[in-house]
Amino acid sequence: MTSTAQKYQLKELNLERTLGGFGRETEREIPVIDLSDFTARRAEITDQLWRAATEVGFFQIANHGLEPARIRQAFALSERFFALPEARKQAYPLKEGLNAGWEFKSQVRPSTGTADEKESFQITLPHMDGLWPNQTVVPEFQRVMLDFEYRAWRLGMDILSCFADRLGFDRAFFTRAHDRARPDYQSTLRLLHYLPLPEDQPLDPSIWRAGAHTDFDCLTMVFQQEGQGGLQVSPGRGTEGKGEERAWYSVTPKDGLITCNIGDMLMRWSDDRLKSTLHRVRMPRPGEPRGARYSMAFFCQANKDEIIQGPEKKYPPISARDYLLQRIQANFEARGPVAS
Ligand SMILES: O=C(O)CCC(=O)C(=O)O
Ligand SMILES: [Fe+2]
Repeated sequence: MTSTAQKYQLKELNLERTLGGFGRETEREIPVIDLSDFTARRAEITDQLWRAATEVGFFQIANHGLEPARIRQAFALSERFFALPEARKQAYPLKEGLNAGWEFKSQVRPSTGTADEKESFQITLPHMDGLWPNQTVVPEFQRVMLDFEYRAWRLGMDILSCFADRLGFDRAFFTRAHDRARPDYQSTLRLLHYLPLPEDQPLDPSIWRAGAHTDFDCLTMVFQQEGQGGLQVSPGRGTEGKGEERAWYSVTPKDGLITCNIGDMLMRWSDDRLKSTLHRVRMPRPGEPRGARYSMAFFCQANKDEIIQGPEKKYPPISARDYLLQRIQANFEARGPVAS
């Protein structure tokens, strides 16, 4: 891919470029879906997931089986990693185009043209050679994160199996498409550290912890901590008002809940029936705590060789490799020009 025109040929990107404004705030509940007794309650859960994904695109899941102690442990190790001196973290640099390794303020969103106020460490299984801090640097980091990645994947596949049922694919369709054993696996666990805001730093409206974007995967599951809010969602993806007219509402983190959203890849794979929804993470406002914010996101992204096409064939087939490459290239400044 060489020309800018090629990089922005996907309509999702062109939409994002118009969405950096602050907008107006509104209130809206996002659905909370109880996953307890998953096997026995599958039909009911599928109904609720389908409704949330077709009407809102965002939902939170409760009683999902991922134990609070495991989530706390992963958060604690993530904090330990980010607390390392910068020179140490530089030993694990993000591998170009592969979503693996550490980056600091390098993600520029097409919607804002400014870098997100964050650093991240990304775990994508086939590309982790040389990127794991060892037992001396952050004890237990690799073991705990690999286990967490597996459990998040397992949960993601359960949710996707419900969508497969409804779309008319066989139940294991998306699990095969996100096969962890294959070298072209590209689902990612991303540890996120949004930087604290110094007391004397004035608010700059062009700076965001994460600028407005849609995710480009199938399904994202975000682990957040109570008291560390900031995630905002805007209904729809671009046709519902631009700039200051757009409505945004907050998602409040609550212990025990995992916030989930549909990404562009599943929207395309469902012939637009499941909605990928714009979202962003805002900066603390005057009077709000200015401390760091930590979250962890698991992105279910189909393996590179999978061909994405919905049951109704609304869009031409495209490999997951080609689809994601275009989106990643547009989002990381280091990889070439970004939209202004
Ligand atoms: O940190 C969050 O709450 C959301 C992160 C997010 O939207 C992303 O990494 O794509
Ligand atoms: Fe996101």
